[in-house]
Amino acid sequence: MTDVLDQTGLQQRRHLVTEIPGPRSVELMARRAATVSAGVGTTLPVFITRAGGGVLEDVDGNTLIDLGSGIAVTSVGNAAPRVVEAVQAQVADFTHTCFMVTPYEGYVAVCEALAELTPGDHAKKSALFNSGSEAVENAVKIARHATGRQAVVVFDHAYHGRTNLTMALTAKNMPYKHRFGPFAGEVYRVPMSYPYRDGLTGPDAAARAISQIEVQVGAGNTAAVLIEPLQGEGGFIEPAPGFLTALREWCTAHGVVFIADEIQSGFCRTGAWFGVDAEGVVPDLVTTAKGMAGGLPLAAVTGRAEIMDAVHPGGLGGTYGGNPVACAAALGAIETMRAEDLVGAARAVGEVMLPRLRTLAQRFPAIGDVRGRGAMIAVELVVPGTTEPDAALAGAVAKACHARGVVVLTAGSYGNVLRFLPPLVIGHDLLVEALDVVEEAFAEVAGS
Ligand SMILES: Cc1ncc(COP(=O)(O)O)c(CNCCCC(=O)O)c1O
Repeated sequence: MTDVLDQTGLQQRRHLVTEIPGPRSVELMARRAATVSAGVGTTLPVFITRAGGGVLEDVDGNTLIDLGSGIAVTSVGNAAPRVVEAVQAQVADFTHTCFMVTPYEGYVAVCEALAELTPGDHAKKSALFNSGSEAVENAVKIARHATGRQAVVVFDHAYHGRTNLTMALTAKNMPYKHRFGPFAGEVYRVPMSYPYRDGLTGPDAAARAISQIEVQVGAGNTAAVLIEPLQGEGGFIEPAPGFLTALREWCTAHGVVFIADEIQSGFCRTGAWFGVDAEGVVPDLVTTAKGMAGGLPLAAVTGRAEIMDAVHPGGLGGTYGGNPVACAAALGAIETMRAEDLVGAARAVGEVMLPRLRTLAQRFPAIGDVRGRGAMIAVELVVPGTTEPDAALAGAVAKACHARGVVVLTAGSYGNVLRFLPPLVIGHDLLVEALDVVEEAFAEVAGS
């Protein structure tokens, strides 16, 4: 087999020389246990030395196929040349000045790119932050300030972060919210469109949600409706067509800010620049992070200029928000997305994965649903013949994949979703090999 290398010269192959985890990783895990809070989880106790393309190399010399992208972050790869070059140049000039103290061009350039790339041809402005949670927090601040209203509407199965407000916005208790209350107020939850479980059309699911908002919150009290166009941690739930459109129309009719949380679904991940593009919905505000900066911590709120400018000067900020090195990384990552057509690459991933997983579902009746778009794909696992979630099976299949050197993640309110988030730069043969391993794992665990 010819040596396929990614741009950083890392061999694009799955190659195991020890059991997973290997001895060095086991040693490092012991050190980790002695010094890192037990509260910080670990999906796969394997310590990485290099990564790129579609692979991760560990301290024991194993090379694993990555179907997680660091939770939908390394879409352009873990060391994309344009990102590395931009970061090296910037970090050598200066690491930080605080944009609120003395600004720098990179921040402005990122905001210009966001204005161009995010949906809608209206005047847009942005504010940059460090994490997705911080971006969501600030999107809510901005919406409340602009409307003078307080209520924020979110959805079942939503995930928006781990800060106090974003925990209130997030649906699942364990592990995200348990014993961390009290949580911020004026947050109201309504049913999500979950076609596999509710069988509703988009408009009908939206009517159900809107009725609950109008009865329990009141349109005139509602500052914002906040939704992931394709829910991430909640289980890669793709709303039925028309759901987002109906919500958008309702928000427009009642002066409610429509916030699309594109932190996991944005930046080419779903086979479009943003998740809302599937329905042609134009949000008032968009939160972005993860894939935007190729692995550097950067997040943003981008939206209608009149809403973003409603906030008094100094009302938004933070010490590190829009760090210059992270901004340089983002410009390199966005250039990579454009130059390598990663929207098309994500679609190509979906065209490989979806048919293969649908065929797998015919072989394994525990696969209750196959869903997603582009390179944001998932299978929901249930007790065969029912829709009863089978979280144990999802965990067992993921573990079997890990043992075979393929990194997969679970998700879902019920923990029964196996999700696939490959880097958009993964090679075709490597992706096919990873799917072969997923099939082997199902055969081992679920019985062929
Ligand atoms: C839609 C959506 N909004 C907001 C966030 C929060 O982004 P941060 O950068 O993790 O704060 C996410 C982060 N999702 C992964 C969280 C992983 C974990 O913490 O266990 C998201 O997916």
